[in-house]
Amino acid sequence: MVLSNISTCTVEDVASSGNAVRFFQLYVYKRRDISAQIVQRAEKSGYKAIVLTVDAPRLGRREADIENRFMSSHFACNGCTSVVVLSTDVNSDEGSKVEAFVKETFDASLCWEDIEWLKSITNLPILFKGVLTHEVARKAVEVGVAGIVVSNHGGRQLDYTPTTISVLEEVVDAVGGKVHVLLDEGVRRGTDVILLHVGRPVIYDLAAKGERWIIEMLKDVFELTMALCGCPGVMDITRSHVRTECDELHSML
Ligand SMILES: Cc1cc2nc3c(=O)[nH]c(=O)nc-3n(C[C@H](O)[C@H](O)[C@H](O)COP(=O)(O)O)c2cc1C
Repeated sequence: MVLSNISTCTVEDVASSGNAVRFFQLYVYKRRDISAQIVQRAEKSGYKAIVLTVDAPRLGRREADIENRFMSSHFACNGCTSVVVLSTDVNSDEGSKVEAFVKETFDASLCWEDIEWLKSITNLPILFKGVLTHEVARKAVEVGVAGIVVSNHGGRQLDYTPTTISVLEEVVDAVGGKVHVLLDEGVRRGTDVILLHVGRPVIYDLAAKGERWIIEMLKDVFELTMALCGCPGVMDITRSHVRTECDELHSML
């Protein structure tokens, strides 16, 4: 389970809500003291890693949000992670209030050197979320992250970003087994599953049934897919079970 620091629940509420392994997803604020406070609360509450999102220095142009003048419920909630410590009185009568909030509060100047700062305020492993290229993956290993989440933010940040599955191999090759590589985006069926994070399916579960229906379906179909691919266990799944467009071109040569 990953909690975002613009969640509607407090770090502590989520920590006490069940037994899942929890990671804390961090957006770094211009007010570094506040970010440090949140990270330390996450560490104290038993989160196992900090997932630093690196693909959102600004919010992407979300046209529906602009048109609907989107205002997230966390702007009206007194218990959530950001409202506790940040003013949400953003100056925007038009467009998306979330976009205005992000522009006003997130630190768009975040850069590689800041990883040292993050390491200095936490003992938790740091994962980089939003990596899509081998260059960034290599640099992330160099600065000492524990893992990489190959993600395009569910396609919500920038049009024309590649699908994550199409760049997974390049990232895995670049890190050479030195750090963990996770993936999210577009996982909707058990046949899509290898090792990954899911975003929207969890929300669909909550909206449609309030239960673990989609997650169970992913698990069931994943097990079926393994059986049909002749893989008794997860460790039996190998690169050769996936055929990409590139492989098809190679086989034609
Ligand atoms: C409603 C919504 C809110 C999200 N909020 C965050 C967030 O606060 N921080 C973050 O790093 N990613 C956020 N994401 C992106 C997800 O973490 C994840 O990268 C993406 O949803 C994965 O794609 P999928 O939804 O196709 O599985 C959000 C996605 C959605 C749909």
